[in-house]
Amino acid sequence: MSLKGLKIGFIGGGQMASAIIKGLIDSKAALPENIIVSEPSPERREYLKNTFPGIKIIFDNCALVKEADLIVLAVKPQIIKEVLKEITLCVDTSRHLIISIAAGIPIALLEAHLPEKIKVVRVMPNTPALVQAGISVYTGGRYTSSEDLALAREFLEAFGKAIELPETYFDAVTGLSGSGPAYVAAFVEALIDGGVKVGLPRPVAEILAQETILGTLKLMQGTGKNPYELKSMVTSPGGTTICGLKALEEGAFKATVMDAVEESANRSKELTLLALKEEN
Ligand SMILES: NC(=O)C1=CN([C@@H]2O[C@H](COP(=O)(O)OP(=O)(O)OC[C@H]3O[C@@H](n4cnc5c(N)ncnc54)[C@H](OP(=O)(O)O)[C@@H]3O)[C@@H](O)[C@H]2O)C=CC1
Ligand SMILES: O=C(O)[C@@H]1CCC=N1
Repeated sequence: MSLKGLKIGFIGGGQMASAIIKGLIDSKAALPENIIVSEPSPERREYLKNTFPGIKIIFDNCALVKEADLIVLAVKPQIIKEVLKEITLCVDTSRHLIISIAAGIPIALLEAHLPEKIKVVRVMPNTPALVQAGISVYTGGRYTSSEDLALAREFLEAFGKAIELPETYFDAVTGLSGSGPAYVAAFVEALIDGGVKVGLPRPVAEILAQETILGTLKLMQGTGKNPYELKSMVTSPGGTTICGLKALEEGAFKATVMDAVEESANRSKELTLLALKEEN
């Protein structure tokens, strides 16, 4: 089975769903007429209609399931069980592949709330999907075949890279690549403010900050050099960069970023515990 020609349904049309939809349409992996979104908010529905001409927008999760082949669960983890309860009678285990992107929601819980033998793939994507530069981690459930996993991978590769990993890594992945775009954006913002503080006009600081980050990543990928080597290339003895790096050390920059990843991963674990606690 291939993605082409399949109907792809999104339950929830928020930030992450629309980033994926944009990636799918721009990469031509899916035609707009093969995409359906179920979304309760009238304002959001209007936004989706204007942003993605040709896609179908409804608010009936069961009707969406009946129309779609591949179903993406893109609602908040806190309401996932409500949605599973709603769709369970409409799911056809021989036809549907369910992809859940909900943070902290384990495969076992998804399977327990859907009919026996349902094919489920858990994914942690990230927002650069919108420009086809996402990185997604995925793992299959008890009943997913290698063909189902290949289809899931084809879907994910339409908007970036994809790595298959055991589910035990998902909290850590959420802390790093799932939440990571927010940390990187915060770092870019800090660089811009730093530039403004030392006298640069804001638009100039913005372009310098963005190009510095883009250029450094291209340098890293283009040369295969590790972060330590790249740091050494910039840091002339007795020069300016070492003074900047000392300020980062004094502000516990690396420890703070490590804490950010850990706190996010901890929250992912907490979301799992909350979802499982309500089971009993
Ligand atoms: N944003 C990100 O970077 C990432 C998000 N995720 C995961 O993706 C999921 C969605 O996150 P995100 O897009 O940020 O959240 P959003 O709140 O932007 O999107 C969720 C959407 O679902 C809608 N919704 C609420 N109830 C229902 C319902 N019963 N049926 C259908 N749709 C409903 C919401 O409408 P309303 O606002 O009216 O409630 C909202 O538009 C989460 O589980 C999150 O963990 C995973 C990786 C990255
Ligand atoms: O903040 C969140 O919960 C979601 C999951 C990973 C990124 N955003």
